[in-house]
Amino acid sequence: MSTLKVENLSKQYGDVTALEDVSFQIEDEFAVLLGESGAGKSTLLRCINGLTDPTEGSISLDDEPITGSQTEIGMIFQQHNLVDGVSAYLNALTGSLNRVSMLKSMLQWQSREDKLRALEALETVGLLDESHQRVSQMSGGQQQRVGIARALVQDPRLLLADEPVASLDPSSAETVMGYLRKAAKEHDVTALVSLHQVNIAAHFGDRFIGLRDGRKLFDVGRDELTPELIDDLYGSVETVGLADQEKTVEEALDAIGDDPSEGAAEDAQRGIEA
Ligand SMILES: Nc1ncnc2c1ncn2[C@@H]1O[C@H](COP(=O)(O)OP(=O)(O)OP(=O)(O)O)[C@@H](O)[C@H]1O
Repeated sequence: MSTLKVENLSKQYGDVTALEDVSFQIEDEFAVLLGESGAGKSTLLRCINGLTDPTEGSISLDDEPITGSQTEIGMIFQQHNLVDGVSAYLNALTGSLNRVSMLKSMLQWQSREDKLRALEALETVGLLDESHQRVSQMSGGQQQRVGIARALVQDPRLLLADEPVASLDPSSAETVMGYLRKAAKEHDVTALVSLHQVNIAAHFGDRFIGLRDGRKLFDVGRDELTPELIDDLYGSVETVGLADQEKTVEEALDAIGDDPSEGAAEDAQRGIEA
């Protein structure tokens, strides 16, 4: 098991503050990152796995600074990023690419140990019997499980997953999350998973980090995740998505009338009439 330490992390994209002074530490846990769209979850995960550089702050894994893309971090994406035309087994085997080349991987020139590791990883996610099936013939949930197996074959010290079940129906989402948690626990890997489904998060997480507008709103254990905290994070049902609008519809129309792009609207109207 490993310790991930994030200290005073900030990320600025031009004028947009995606993360502001975020600090936390995760050790031997299955942690869930919560927050509404735009809260900064993906940016945080991208900073941790070296896909983007933070503007300020530091990230370390077992007290070693993370400065670039690390082979010891296994990443699971929402879109599985698998090689469609080949089997679940060969996809899982590509997780050993940090140890062998892509060509060797596709020609199955890996060591027996790597091949066993790929099959064991598929067994962990319940797909040993489907290991020779092409991933293009698998369901979305099964494909995501192959993605988890591939990350396990990498033998990572940290598993990151960015909305891994966002595109799945509720039942498949629960199955995949169950296998993801099992994979992390069986392989003793610390995990940080971003999710927007609060019920699924509450069911599977040991620890919950809430982000709002790029800032850490809470960092709590399973027993401390209250409905009040969730309301603070997402807003109550009455207010979600119902932000006050500054202009009336008439004022907005007047504003468009003053806009130099008005000519374009007239062109479009002429196009419709033609
Ligand atoms: N490459 C980028 N360039 C400019 N702004 C960006 C970039 N990536 C993210 N942002 C902005 O940073 C903020 C945080 O975005 P981020 O994608 O991290 O949020 P998120 O919580 O993952 O949202 P979602 O759940 O919708 O993916 C948003 O305001 C977003 O528009």
